[in-house]
Amino acid sequence: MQCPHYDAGECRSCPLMGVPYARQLADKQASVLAQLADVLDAGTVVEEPFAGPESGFRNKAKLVVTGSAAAPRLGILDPRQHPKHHDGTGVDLRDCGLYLDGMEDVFHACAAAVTAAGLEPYDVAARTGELKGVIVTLSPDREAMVRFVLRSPDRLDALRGVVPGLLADLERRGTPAAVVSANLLPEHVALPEGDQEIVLAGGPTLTMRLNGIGLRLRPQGFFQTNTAVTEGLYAAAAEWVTGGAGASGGAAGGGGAPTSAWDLYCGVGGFAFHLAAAGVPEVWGLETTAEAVAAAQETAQELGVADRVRFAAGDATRALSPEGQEPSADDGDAPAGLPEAVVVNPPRRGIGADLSAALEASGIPTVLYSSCNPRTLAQDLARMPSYRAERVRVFDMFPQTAHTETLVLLRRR
Ligand SMILES: C[S@@+](CC[C@H](N)C(=O)[O-])C[C@H]1O[C@@H](n2cnc3c(N)ncnc32)[C@H](O)[C@@H]1O
Repeated sequence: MQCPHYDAGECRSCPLMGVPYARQLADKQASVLAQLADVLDAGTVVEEPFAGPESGFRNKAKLVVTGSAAAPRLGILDPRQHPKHHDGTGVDLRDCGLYLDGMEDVFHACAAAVTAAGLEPYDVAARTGELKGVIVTLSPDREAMVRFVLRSPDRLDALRGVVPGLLADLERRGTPAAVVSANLLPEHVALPEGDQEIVLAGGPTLTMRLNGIGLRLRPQGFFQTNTAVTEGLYAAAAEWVTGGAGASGGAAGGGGAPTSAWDLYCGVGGFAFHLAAAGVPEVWGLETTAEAVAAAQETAQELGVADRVRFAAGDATRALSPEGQEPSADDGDAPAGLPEAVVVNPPRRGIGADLSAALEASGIPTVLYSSCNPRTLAQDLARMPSYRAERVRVFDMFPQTAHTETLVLLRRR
């Protein structure tokens, strides 16, 4: 892949830009295997990396808005300036080649709405202006979620006034909006979004259809950014855990589908719903973000599986502790016993010492670990010597960068 912004030095987001893609994959595989060397053995099945397209794969954009209301720039702050003396000049990245086909159209519609509403971009140096960013997600069905990050509610009415025009524009471009919202970020901090979300049209969910399963996503819920590779990841997870048992259960792979599974750090339930579809009768997901839990529960209702695929808001690191997870309004029917399989898919910091130790002591036969950080993955696996790494596969979620997702199937020895 080649990129004019990278060549001009005005965007540094893709450090592997220009490195042949086959080489990127081989290097990532070697790096992951080196980092996991102490926790794999001669019998571990190491699969070839799973790759999707090397460009046009990102389903989500978090764009900083700079420039003016009349001529907004949607992209990033200019990285060529020193952070301490940055004057707030931005680089327009609407044509970034990482985004899915159709997203550039959504960005142009957003820019037109900014101009129509007269929303002045937030000036980082002067601390003036209202619009901090635009966050866009595009579903595989080419429906959009558009979120305007504002400093305050002061210009909310102006934004509200241009929403009908924005909806019509997006419809005309073939990327209709499922959700338009305003997110409030009053603090002067380098964060992409704040806590408060005000839905202005549609929603509150966007449906992300992966492998035929319509996962509901709300504005503040996490979703994997690479749709094609995520489909491969979820399909492999279901296949590995159930031994390819299929919807009717069965004893494939020697073990067959577990009778129950937990999806820890479940987000909107991607792993949970794929396990359920592959024949796991009872699945329970745990996640801290309430909006993600609410979206997962809507998906369960929509799919007619709410009696056997359930979710709660709480801290996954305490899911196996004697006192259990944080109580919440939704977890009245949290499962009583331990499951036969656990999926963990934590942020970069990993599952940490407490959850590793609790899994090690639990007696649970199968753990599937999906990690975006091989370093913390290796640390966590070293804390669980009772489990043997049976299969491992790199999923290249982040082409053009050194980042990668790694899936490891662990069976109790
Ligand atoms: C890498 S994402 C994975 C989400 C989901 N498994 C998926 O495939 O989209 C990690 C998720 O863990 C959640 N999270 C972070 N810390 C957590 C904790 N201590 N307990 C439960 N969930 C947590 C985040 O909100 C986020 O949704």
